Amino acid sequence: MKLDVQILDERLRAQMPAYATPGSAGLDLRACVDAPLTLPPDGWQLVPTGMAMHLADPGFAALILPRSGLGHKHGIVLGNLVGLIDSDYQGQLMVSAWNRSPTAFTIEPMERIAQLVIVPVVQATFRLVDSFEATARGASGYGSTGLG
Ligand SMILES: O=c1ccn([C@H]2C[C@H](O)[C@@H](COP(=O)(O)OP(=O)(O)OP(=O)(O)O)O2)c(=O)[nH]1
Ligand SMILES: [Mg+2]
Repeated sequence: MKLDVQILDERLRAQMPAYATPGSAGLDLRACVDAPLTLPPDGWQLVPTGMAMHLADPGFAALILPRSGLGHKHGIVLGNLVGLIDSDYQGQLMVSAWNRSPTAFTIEPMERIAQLVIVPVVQATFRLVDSFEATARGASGYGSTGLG
């Protein structure tokens, strides 16, 4: 799909977020900070990505997700766990970077800190009903299957 994007930080122009391989699902987002940013253990900061996008179609959203390597090796995940970008949002994409590890971690300027995935969305309307058509599961959940 073609997506309207604005560059808000000129440094990004030479290193735009891109799919790393033909099969990549995520575009890596860069930390557009002016100086190295050290997150102490359990510290978090809102990090600008230097770009804005307008998905425009309510049939799409974007998700900001952690990068696996940073999350697993260094504990750098997201303060909001997942960032949800609405199709009508036009502001700068921001990453809530959270250091959940016991060790300080320094984010370098223009480092790839998170990834963005475009996903399809269905907006539902509610139809109010008094009962549902019966299913095998019904209201059972929370580990209810496979018992006995
Ligand atoms: O990690 C994130 C999460 C959100 N956003 C932007 C895009 C999104 O469309 C907007 C609002 O996000 P959300 O709806 O999750 O936050 P909210 O706390 O409900 O704010 P609002 O009242 O503005 O909807 O903030 C980001 O840039 N990064
Ligand atoms: Mg909201």
